[in-house]
Amino acid sequence: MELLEFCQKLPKIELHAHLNGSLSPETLTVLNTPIEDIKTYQLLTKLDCIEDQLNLAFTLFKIAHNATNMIESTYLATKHVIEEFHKDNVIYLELRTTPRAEPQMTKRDYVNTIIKAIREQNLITVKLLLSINRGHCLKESEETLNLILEMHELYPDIIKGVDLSGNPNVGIFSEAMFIKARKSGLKITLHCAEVLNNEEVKQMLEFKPDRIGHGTFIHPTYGGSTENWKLCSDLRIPLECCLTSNVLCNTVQSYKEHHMCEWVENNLPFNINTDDKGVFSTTLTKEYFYAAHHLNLSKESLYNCSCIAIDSSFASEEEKLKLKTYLKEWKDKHLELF
Ligand SMILES: CNc1ncnc2c1ncn2[C@@H]1O[C@H](COP(=O)(O)O)[C@@H](O)[C@H]1O
Ligand SMILES: [Zn+2]
Repeated sequence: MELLEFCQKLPKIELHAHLNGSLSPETLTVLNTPIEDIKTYQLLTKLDCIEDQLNLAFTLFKIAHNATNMIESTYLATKHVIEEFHKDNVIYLELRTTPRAEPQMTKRDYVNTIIKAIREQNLITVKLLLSINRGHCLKESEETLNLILEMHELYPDIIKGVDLSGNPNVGIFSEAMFIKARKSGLKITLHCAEVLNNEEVKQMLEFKPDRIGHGTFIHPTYGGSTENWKLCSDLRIPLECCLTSNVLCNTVQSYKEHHMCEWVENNLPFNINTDDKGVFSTTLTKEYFYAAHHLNLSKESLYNCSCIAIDSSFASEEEKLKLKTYLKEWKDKHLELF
């Protein structure tokens, strides 16, 4: 109990959270989602392990997408998600989402609405990463990228990066688009090695993204090539860890056997995140707790994890300094918790 309390009180940094995967049952209720759909949305938390859990996860996002298919509901959803992270003592949040057009909302409306919700709150510092879905065709992705570049020019202090996500079993990594995004000053984070695909992982690592999401199948223990693991550890690209997401998608066997062990052993920079706190019924507090409980991270390591996450964030140098000072002062005031 004491450890859980420490994890709750610790000011935390969330770097990997998909907006529509982060809607809680309470938020879905506010958005008038039928109760049966809310139960289905969290289906993975109730299933005994089935093989195809990762593919199943991608069908569940449809429920959240139905709930946020209008400007008003997208605004409300964003507002609620930020409030919930704030309640969980997250002091800096990088929210990511895929620009989406609906019959009553263009992709531009969608992004503008989320930005409006971010600007109209003053609870915590929130940045937006815009995602390209690897399952979309090149034409659609290029259209999305052009919108991202335009919006980035308008809101450079909020839109900080581009993410590649979507079902890792479909689509490809199209490097040219990310080169273009990088040239215009956006940071890049790629969902990488969520499934075994050494060739794609090599391409991604050689591109040198600013951060790597999941990185499950990079170490040779999990089928990765020695070449990719060497590249990954030499480059020291910060890794975004999402424990519960990986366990529930069945890409790792258990918390204890999570590939984060290899990162800890090799002293690689990593951060702890929720991925989809709604779909996976988790919180950042719980994720910190699981890391400590199952992977033996000390309270001091959890604190350091929060500090390292600041360095790996896409915030400005000035914002990073402020966050670090806040954390340092928090520690000085709470030494009895350690
Ligand atoms: C489980 N691991 C994961 N791997 C890859 N992509 C994921 C993901 N979890 C979520 N997404 C991506 O985020 C979308 C939902 O949020 P947004 O509509 O963008 O806000 C999903 O449709 C998927 O493209
Ligand atoms: Zn993700």
